[in-house]
Amino acid sequence: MTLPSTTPLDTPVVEFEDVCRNFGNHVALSHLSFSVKKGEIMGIIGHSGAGKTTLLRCLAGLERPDTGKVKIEGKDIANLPRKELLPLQQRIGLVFQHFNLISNQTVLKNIALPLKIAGISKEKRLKKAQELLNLVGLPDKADNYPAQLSGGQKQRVGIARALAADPALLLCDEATSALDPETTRSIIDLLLQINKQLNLTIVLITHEMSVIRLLADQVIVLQGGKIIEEGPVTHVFSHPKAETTKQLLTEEQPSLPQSIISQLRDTPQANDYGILHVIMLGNVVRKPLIADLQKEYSISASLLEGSISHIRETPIGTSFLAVRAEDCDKTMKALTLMGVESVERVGYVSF
Ligand SMILES: Nc1ncnc2c1ncn2[C@@H]1O[C@H](COP(=O)(O)OP(=O)(O)OP(=O)(O)O)[C@@H](O)[C@H]1O
Repeated sequence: MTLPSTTPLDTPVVEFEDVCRNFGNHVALSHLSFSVKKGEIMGIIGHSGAGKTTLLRCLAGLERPDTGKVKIEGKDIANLPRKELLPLQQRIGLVFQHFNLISNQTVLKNIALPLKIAGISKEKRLKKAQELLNLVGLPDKADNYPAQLSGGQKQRVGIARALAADPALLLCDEATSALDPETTRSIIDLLLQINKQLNLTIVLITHEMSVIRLLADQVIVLQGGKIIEEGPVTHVFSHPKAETTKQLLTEEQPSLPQSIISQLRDTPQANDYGILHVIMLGNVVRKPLIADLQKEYSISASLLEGSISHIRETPIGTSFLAVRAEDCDKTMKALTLMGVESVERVGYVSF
């Protein structure tokens, strides 16, 4: 069931325009403006109390902002009477942290429920529900009840149900937070597959940077109801500016051992080593940088700490190198010429 849409093709699926929401004296959302294009996956992250749930509730039409506009496919849902809101809410599929399945209904009936509410005939809605069950990789679970499924399988059913009314937008509220790491990964892969296959726009809120890293194209970091950082995930993760973003990222990036951090000084003493923090993106990650520094610049560098992770398909390498203090400037220039994303002097230590 696809509702007719007269929206121009380039209209963003979601637009927040100067949205504010207060609870008494408490500011939950403050002058939020952002947009999400068709087919994009937007991740919204922030510590507890940052405003993520309020933002999601405004986006789902469950909460009205005090001021500002919340547009879905160009139509402002923030100021609509309830009757006119309902058809627009059907353009949004919701995926919940705790699945919210109806326990005394079969999997097939759970998935078909939004279509029943929309008045679709039994035959049509059960056929569509089975197609969706196939799409989420559970073709033979139609007659099972939710209690007979694992957490990951329940979330697959939750996703299938959210897709039942052919939504323009899938809203995921901490969709993987109740799952173990392996199941989280399989749900992320499913969401990526659905995004590609259906060109479906997805907005997800989470407190896990690892989910944003694997799933999102764009990220918004919220704090105190304000956007403190935003942009493509590759850029924000490799050049975090706000303290909160750096903090959220440290959970999953390597840092120097405490024994070195406690010794760091700003100016070098005789025989000190300089510590450099190097970030590499894409193919540069695979270059033998330490060997090349030695061969081409006669610089001896030691690797103190390092790791490679991925932002979608893009590898991102983070490492801490030690070089003789007098070689620091030369090493930084050489690494820049070799194409690293950024190199920063952290301080000096003696070994
Ligand atoms: N109905 C409400 N009444 C009063 N204050 C509220 C209400 N809903 C949210 N708040 C406040 O608004 C702020 C933002 O809350 P919100 O739930 O949106 O944050 P969050 O980022 O989703 O947090 P969490 O990750 O803990 O769920 C918080 O300080 C919260 O206490």
